[in-house]
Amino acid sequence: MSSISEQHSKDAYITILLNDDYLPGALLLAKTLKKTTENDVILLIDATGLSEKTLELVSEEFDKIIEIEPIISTSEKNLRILNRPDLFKTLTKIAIFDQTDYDFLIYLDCDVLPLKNLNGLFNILKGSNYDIAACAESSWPDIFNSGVLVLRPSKEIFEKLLIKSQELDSSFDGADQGLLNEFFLNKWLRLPYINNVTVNTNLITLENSYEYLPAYNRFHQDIKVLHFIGNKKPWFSRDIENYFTGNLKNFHKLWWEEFDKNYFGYEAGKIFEASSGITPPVITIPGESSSSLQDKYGKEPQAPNLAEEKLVNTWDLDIEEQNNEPILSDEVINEELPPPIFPWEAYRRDPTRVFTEIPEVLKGDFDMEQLNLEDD
Ligand SMILES: O=c1ccn([C@@H]2O[C@H](COP(=O)(O)OP(=O)(O)O[C@H]3O[C@H](CO)[C@@H](O)[C@H](O)[C@H]3O)[C@@H](O)[C@H]2O)c(=O)[nH]1
Ligand SMILES: [Mn+2]
Repeated sequence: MSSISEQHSKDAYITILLNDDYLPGALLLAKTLKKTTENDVILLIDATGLSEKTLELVSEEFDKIIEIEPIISTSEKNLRILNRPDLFKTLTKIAIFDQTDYDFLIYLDCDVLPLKNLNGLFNILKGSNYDIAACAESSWPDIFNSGVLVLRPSKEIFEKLLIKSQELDSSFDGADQGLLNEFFLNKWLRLPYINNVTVNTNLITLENSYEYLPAYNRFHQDIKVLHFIGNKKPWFSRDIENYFTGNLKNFHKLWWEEFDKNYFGYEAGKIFEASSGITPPVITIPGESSSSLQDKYGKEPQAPNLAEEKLVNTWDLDIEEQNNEPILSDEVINEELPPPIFPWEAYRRDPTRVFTEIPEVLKGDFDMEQLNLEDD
């Protein structure tokens, strides 16, 4: 006999995909979550924005796919101030509150990379009056970043958000973060920043923008979720040396390491074929010149230096023993495979660098003690 309070709540992870461009992010997110949770991993989609190929690929990975009506921004002016006109449909994210089959949801943007088990966050709102928990936006800590959310779905909240979203200039940034913050102003539970460490990919150089590098160095082992905010997403390019600047290169590399652990060869090719407008990864095959590669594949390699010596910087100092390896190993595997169509199919490599503490943490439970929650 079990009382109601003892009953298990129904919880799930959820993300949203609005077009093909974010497909690699969505797939890797699902793969990563599956390693740490038995809960459902749900995908909300705007089917009008997705190709058949994308639909096929996501249906293989997610437990449940829910089609929703896109909600278009009424604040084009504010989106322009944010410099992100591409976010005109992210208000659609409010549909997470409509998923009342679940007691609690952990919402994650497609551009996040979980590094540790997040299951403990399902309990964070239980017994509290809060309907939403999130991390402070690093550039304006009185509001939250909407890329990682813990929420209690509610028809009432969804209806209110929907009505609000239709008002002209309802969102101060033109997108979901502005709307949600206006709605939940001073009514959100603040989670420790390690649950949504934002890597701002819009930075031109580290010198002309503020990033608190000493804190990265001090706390990087505690990071549970990395979030690649801004209009450059890690999967848009495989050119680790040139696409991001400064220590962002390490985060970019980490995303690709995780991707390569999960997808390679033909499968990886299918993903980048489906995600429109994205430069597919290009790998230099040791011993072959760019021009011979070009003859072979009919394509100019765009990152011929990828196999060159790895830069070591502060991020790497404490794991140096794993590190002086080139990003790509020379090892050719599985020679029985059919001849490659794409350059990257020729190679499969083991990760050259891992966060050594992760496997242990992934096995264990989330430590609630460490959350150090405060009521705001
Ligand atoms: O073309 C797009 C754009 C967005 N998305 C989805 O919407 C999310 C949000 O967009 P994103 O590019 O990740 O925004 P950020 O660069 O992270 O910018 C910030 O601002 C956004 C708008 O307020 C919030 O949605 C984010 O959570 C917040 O971190 C993505 O992760 C995807 O899940 C798509 O599928 N396709
Ligand atoms: Mn994001």
